[in-house]
Amino acid sequence: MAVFGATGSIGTSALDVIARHPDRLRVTVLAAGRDVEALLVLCRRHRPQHAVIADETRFAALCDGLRDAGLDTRAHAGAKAIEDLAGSDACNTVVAAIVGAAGLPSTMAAARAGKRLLLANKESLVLAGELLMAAAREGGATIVPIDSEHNAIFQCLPSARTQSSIDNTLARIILTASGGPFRGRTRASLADVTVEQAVNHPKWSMGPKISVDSATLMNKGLEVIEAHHLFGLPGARIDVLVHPQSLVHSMVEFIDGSTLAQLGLPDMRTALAVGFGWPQRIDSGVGGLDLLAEGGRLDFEPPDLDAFPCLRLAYGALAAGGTAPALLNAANEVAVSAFLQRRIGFLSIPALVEDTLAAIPASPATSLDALHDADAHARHHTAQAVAAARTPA
Ligand SMILES: NC(=O)C1=CN([C@@H]2O[C@H](COP(=O)(O)OP(=O)(O)OC[C@H]3O[C@@H](n4cnc5c(N)ncnc54)[C@H](OP(=O)(O)O)[C@@H]3O)[C@@H](O)[C@H]2O)C=CC1
Ligand SMILES: CC(=O)[C@@H](O)[C@H](O)COP(=O)(O)O
Ligand SMILES: [Mn+2]
Repeated sequence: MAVFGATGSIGTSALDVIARHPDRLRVTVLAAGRDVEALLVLCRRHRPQHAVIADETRFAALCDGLRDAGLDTRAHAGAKAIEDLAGSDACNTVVAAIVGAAGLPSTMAAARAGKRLLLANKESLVLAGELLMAAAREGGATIVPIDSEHNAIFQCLPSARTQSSIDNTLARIILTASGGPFRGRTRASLADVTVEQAVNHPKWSMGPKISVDSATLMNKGLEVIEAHHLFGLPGARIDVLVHPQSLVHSMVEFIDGSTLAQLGLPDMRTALAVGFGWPQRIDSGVGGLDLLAEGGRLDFEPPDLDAFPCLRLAYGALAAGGTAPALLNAANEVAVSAFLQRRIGFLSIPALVEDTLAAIPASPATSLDALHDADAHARHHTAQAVAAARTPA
């Protein structure tokens, strides 16, 4: 199996689950963005056939490190190498855990090549959901959603289905949201929050980008769009409920009034074990849920769209269709990156996304080229707005 984004939060959890099953799971490809040292640690532990570093300036360091470790792992560099390996015979399962739109080419290649695709990289579905789902259908790929909410829904649906076989017995999906570190705060009180506060998620240990997305509720907005593509429901039948305990990972309501939910401790190894083992259940290393030990209560409340307008913007982009979700995603990636670099404040994230959506009209998303153009246009527009916001008058 291939683990792309191996050095990140999801990648590390995936490798933990794989290591528990040496009899049935074997790492053949590992890929990271820039962190050669962390990638080399993983190569020494898992001895893959191939290791890829996306940043080509680090290729020599990867080669040197593999040689010094006495490994016969073949070194590669660049985004194209990851894409090529995703579609190659070097793997039959791909863990898509690169963060952001950078994950799209390898995810698409795995879908086209008919792999089992453990899809954590939600941005690729937001950016190119229709094309990605079509590629998976045509290529014969099995997509197992790894995002905890979508994995929960996958488990609750009859025969664990994604879009290809959804029938009309599904009434709606209820995505749960923790509410993030700023749950209960007013919009005005969020003006001066720090990066440290924003990435301090109350329940999940995750990478910085998704942690900020959780704090703005853009994460839930991206997940609404993700659910639309995976399960084939319109935005009007995908609801969001804030559930601060993060024990109910999402719910599915059927037309007969039944609601099914999946519960568990907030640890992504459960979702990953579902992905690796399905339709069998395998050990994930995560213990069972003791509801009394967890406080003995499950609370729910509506999301506050005034304090957290990103969720509203995402519903709007889904309704607008075409390239609008790609514009939303690109603007958000640039704005979150600027926030993490302390170039803009927290409230500038939704403001920049809204400004970009207002400035660039959505067009039909007929091809990957059209989506790439929209993505590039939105990144340029948002980056200019970031720069202008920092230019003294
Ligand atoms: N963490 C979680 O619990 C969850 C995450 N997800 C989704 O999973 C994805 C990964 O999230 P997470 O693990 O938290 O993120 P992290 O920031 O922890 O890890 C990101 C990984 O992507 C690699 N990477 C970054 N840029 C590139 C690039 N251009 N080319 C190749 N690799 C790259 C990084 O490599 P390097 O270390 O070298 O920089 C790292 O391995 C995201 O899409 C996120 O939304 C979904 C649900 C839950
Ligand atoms: C673990 C996972 O799936 C994350 O996407 C999580 O949902 C983030 O928590 P929020 O509910 O705060 O966005
Ligand atoms: Mn999630």
